[in-house]
Amino acid sequence: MLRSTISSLVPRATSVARHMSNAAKLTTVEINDVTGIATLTMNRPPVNGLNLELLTDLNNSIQEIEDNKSRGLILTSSNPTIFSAGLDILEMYKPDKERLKAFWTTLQDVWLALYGSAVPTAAAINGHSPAGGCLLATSCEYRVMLPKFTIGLNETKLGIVAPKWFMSSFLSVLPRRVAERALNQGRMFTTDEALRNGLIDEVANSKEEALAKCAEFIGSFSKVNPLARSLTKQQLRAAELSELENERAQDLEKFIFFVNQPAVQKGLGIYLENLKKKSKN
Ligand SMILES: CCCCC/C=C\C/C=C\C=C\CC(=O)SCCNC(=O)CCNC(=O)[C@H](O)C(C)(C)COP(=O)(O)OP(=O)(O)OC[C@H]1O[C@@H](n2cnc3c(N)ncnc32)[C@H](O)[C@@H]1OP(=O)(O)O
Repeated sequence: MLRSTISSLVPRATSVARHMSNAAKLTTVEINDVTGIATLTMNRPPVNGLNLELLTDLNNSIQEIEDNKSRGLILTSSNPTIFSAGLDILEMYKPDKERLKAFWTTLQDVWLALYGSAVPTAAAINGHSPAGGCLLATSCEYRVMLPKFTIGLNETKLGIVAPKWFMSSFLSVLPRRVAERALNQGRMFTTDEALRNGLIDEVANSKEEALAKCAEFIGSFSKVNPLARSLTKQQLRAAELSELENERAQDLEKFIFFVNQPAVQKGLGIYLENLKKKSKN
């Protein structure tokens, strides 16, 4: 049933060994022959940490799906328990200056492409989805999540601040007072809590069911004129998109300044150390 499987092996050179997760592409795109819906799968073990390479592949895959005139995009993960662990903290901890710039710029590109995508988008959240993972999920139009996982913007727990456009995605889904409290608390919602609060739309008991529910959502537009639908979506999202587009350079500057603060570096170091300790126990 797959019209095409785009999963090329593109060799990559990078000078920083700790960022070299794989020489292969970190995303795959599969287009269903019958529905015309593209499934975009993140595949960067162990936790789909969003580093420069995964973000670059995500950006290229989204572009490819738009160019292919797919009927819709479903974002998911090849990991059975993690959708995405969010930004790869190693990109921000003791960072290389030029790489840090490319990393943030590519994250901005991914958000602009996904939040502003012309095609209907849905996330099959088949695992934990903190911070940047939640950003990706809330940039989609519909979310289906598997039970007993967590999702949320936990930045304050790391001693960092979610940028305005992270908040825009969150606010496009949650009521303002829920979003404000959750952001301030760095709250991670369980699947049940996420459903109760509207952070996700449905719960599914397996990845297959989640993908099917996402496809059903995308199919709900089958009788709607695609151009009218995409222009409507883009108008509704235009203010947030233009805000970042017009302030990309300042946003990058703020991020670089903030990340390089000694207190932020110290906090990230402690957070990483705790993660590593936890994974060894
Ligand atoms: C006003 C000015 C504003 C300007 C803007 C300024 C700043 C904004 C900046 C940043 C915004 C950042 C958003 C983010 O996304 S930060 C990342 C947040 N992510 C997390 O907190 C998740 C942390 N991870 C976990 O909770 C768990 O790992 C998880 C539940 C995802 C999975 O648990 P599991 O038990 O399966 O796996 P672990 O054993 O914990 O992990 C395996 C392995 O992976 C490493 N790791 C996990 N997450 C990350 C990560 N996000 N980055 C890097 N590395 C990660 C973990 O350390 C283990 O490594 P190892 O010990 O096996 O080497």
